[in-house]
Amino acid sequence: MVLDFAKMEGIGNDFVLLDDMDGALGAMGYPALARKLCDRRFGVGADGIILALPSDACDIGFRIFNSDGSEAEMCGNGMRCFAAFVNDRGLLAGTRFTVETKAGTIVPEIIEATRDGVTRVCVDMGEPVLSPRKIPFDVEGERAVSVPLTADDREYAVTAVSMGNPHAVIVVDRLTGDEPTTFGPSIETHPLFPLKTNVEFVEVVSSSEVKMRVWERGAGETLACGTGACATAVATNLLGLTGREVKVGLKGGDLIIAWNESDNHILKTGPATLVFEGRVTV
Ligand SMILES: N[C@H](CCC[C@H](N)C(=O)O)C(=O)O
Repeated sequence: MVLDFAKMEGIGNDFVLLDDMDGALGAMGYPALARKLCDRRFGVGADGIILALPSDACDIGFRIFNSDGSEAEMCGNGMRCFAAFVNDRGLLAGTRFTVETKAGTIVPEIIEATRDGVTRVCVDMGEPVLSPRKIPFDVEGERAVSVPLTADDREYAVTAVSMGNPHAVIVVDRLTGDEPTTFGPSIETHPLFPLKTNVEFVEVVSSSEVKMRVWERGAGETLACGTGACATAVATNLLGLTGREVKVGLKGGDLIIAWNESDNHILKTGPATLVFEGRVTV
């Protein structure tokens, strides 16, 4: 089968986007398709694949599969790319729409579409989930703020937040940049996270700015993680280190995260860029 795709990136977190509104690709098995298309030697190369699907509950449906084939509930950088893809392909009219995801209804709005293929998108990411039981993170209590966790004989202070997908946020004095690959894998697969977890290492610059490096569940170190940036902003606020609006500096670029006091929703604003369009045989 020859597939028509768009290769897109959101501050360096890259994805293959596919229109599966007719459901033809589902029959192939999305996990195997993700592993094949994400391979940077034998495929297109990406951190994940994202599918546009029909939805009864929302204007359109969204599924994301990591490069290892595992499915995630949501993807923040991917949602910006998805909004631009849906708009470019004319799958929906308008610049603000509701998207059905495994993390619930997400609402992206296109702020500006420039001529050089860059689209600026603001996404209402919904509410953060702090209950360990719902993250899931197998510890007691209503919230998991600075919880001791030992992995590979090292102890960490983990603040866990879900944006539909799980995140373990760890504040360090100063980022060396090696943290994700050195410490990420053993935390990602720690038994206290029964569905595994994304892992964020954070250096606080000021009460309105942090730096973050990420080891992603199912994808390894990536240049950026949108849901991780949201989880980071929530975690550093809960720790009393930042306010409710934070610039999160990632390897691939910056995201502006606002955690609204009025409705508890998180707004994430950033770019989505079309790198190229193509056809691939699978
Ligand atoms: N690896 C993540 C999914 C992609 C999330 C990330 N790329 C983002 O921008 O939010 C997980 O398994 O939960």
